[in-house]
Formats: sequence, structure tokens, C-alpha cells
Amino acid sequence: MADTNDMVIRIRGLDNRFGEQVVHENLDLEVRRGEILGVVGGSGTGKSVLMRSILGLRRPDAGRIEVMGVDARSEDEDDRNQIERNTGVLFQDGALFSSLSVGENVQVPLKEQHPELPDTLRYELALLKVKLAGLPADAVNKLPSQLSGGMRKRAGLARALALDPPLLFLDEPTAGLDPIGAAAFDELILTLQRALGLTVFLITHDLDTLYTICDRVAVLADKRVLVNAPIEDVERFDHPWVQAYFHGPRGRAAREAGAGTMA
Ligand SMILES: Nc1ncnc2c1ncn2[C@@H]1O[C@H](COP(=O)(O)OP(=O)(O)OP(=O)(O)O)[C@@H](O)[C@H]1O
Repeated sequence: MADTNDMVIRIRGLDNRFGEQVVHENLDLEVRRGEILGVVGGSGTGKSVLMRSILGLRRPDAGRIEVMGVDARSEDEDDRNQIERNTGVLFQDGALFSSLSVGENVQVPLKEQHPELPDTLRYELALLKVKLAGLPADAVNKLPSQLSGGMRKRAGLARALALDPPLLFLDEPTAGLDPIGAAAFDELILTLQRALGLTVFLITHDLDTLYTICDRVAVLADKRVLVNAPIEDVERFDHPWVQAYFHGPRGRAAREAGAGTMA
């Protein structure tokens, strides 16, 4: 059992409802420092709602969420700032401002959190993050519409890393990428996670991502986290969705293709 101090996210008894619809009921989850946690589940099981609750973007109906010791439901400005500084997020659609260049997009969180920084230094920091995300330096002055889908994801990642957060949230980062682009993005996440010592909360449907870079996998089903364990244990979990997902044709292919080759 890991030391409880190693839990960077702790969720207990989480409920989320939309009117009559119950999305989460008494959900518990812990995320350990330095791990890449893959979060999977059928469509509509509440993966994005869970991520938004952790980030404090949605107020749950019940339960307790701590992000590096800070109550995610707190409305105290210092607490909100601390969570914002500790977390970087790559949303599913990249969520870049279309009228701002890539560099300006990356500077948005820097301006909010460090308004005292001179413009030139902010620009240099943005350029550094753009390169860190594997983009060529000239991407910094381009608009998001001038980039490919894969490059836009990298730009979103550069912005997520702007404040050097210890915790990175990725919502379906490889969705919409071709297999080669997806594998390259997986590799980038793993490289950055190792180099920067990040903890990564990664929502995905991509079995290859789970097998190649995730330390543990949490499965959402029946309104809660059904199992949170290394993938070899999750595969064996006796539940119809888990069995269909991991032992269907795609699951078999991903496993045979080289499970754990990168991680
Ligand atoms: N703002 C909202 N108002 C009403 N219902 C919502 C809202 N946000 C999410 N839901 C509902 O909550 C459920 C969970 O949504 P969520 O987006 O978290 O699913 P998901 O697991 O991320 O799905 P997918 O894999 O398809 O992206 C869905 O049924 C969705 O319709």
C-alpha cells in the first residue's frame, strides 16, 4: 500500500447528478504521485464530469475532493489559485482561443498568474513550452487554424504546461489523430511525465495508450470507479463492460501489439 501522502488526488463519496440523471454515486478514487492514470469507461459514464469536478469547474452534489491537499470545492481565492497553479489541462477539443496565436494562447495562464512578468520573458517562456510540446519554433506565431489537428493538440499541451504544474489532465488526447500521430503523442506524454515528474490523469478510449504508457487504469461503470489497478489486473476484472472492452478484437490487438513497450 502506498503512503497516503503519495495520493495527490483523493475523492471520497462523490455524487454528481443532472436533474433525475445520476452520473456518479458514492464514487471513490485516489491518484498517486508520479503515476499516469488512465481513466476509461463507456460513453456517458461521467469521465469528463469527474475531471471537471476535480478541477473545481463543477460543484458536485456530495463528496469530498482534495487536490494536493486543497479542497476542490473551496471558493476561497487562494485555494482556487493554488489548484489553478498545480494543474494543467488539455481539453478534448484543445480549447485554444482561435483569434490568438499559439504563443499568445500559451501566455494566457502566464498573464493571469504572473502579471508582473515582462512581455519578453513571457514570450520566451511560451516559446520554451511550444518546443517542449514538440512543435517547431515557428508555430509560436501561427493561429490555431493554421495548424494540423495533431499540432493543435501539442499547442494545447504547451498551454497546459505553461505554469509548470505538477498535475496534468488530458481529456482524450489521441482522439482524432492517425495511429502514427497518436503513438507519437503517447511517447511525448511519457517523456514529459518522466522528465518533469508529472502526475497524469488521462481520459481515453485508446487501448494502445492504456497498454503503452499508463501505470494504472481506473474503470468508470455503474456510477463509480469499479476498479483502479495495473492493467493486467483490470483485464481480469469480472464485469461485462471490462471483459467486452479488454477482450474484444481491439483489446486483443492492443495487448499483442506490444503491451508495455514504452512504459
Ligand atoms: N452540463 C450538463 N448538463 C446536463 N447533463 C450533463 C452535463 N454534462 C454532462 N452531462 C451528462 O452527464 C453524463 C456524463 O457525461 P460525460 O461528458 O462526463 O461523459 P464521458 O464519460 O466523458 O463520455 P464520452 O466518453 O462520450 O466523452 C452524460 O450523460 C451527459 O449527458
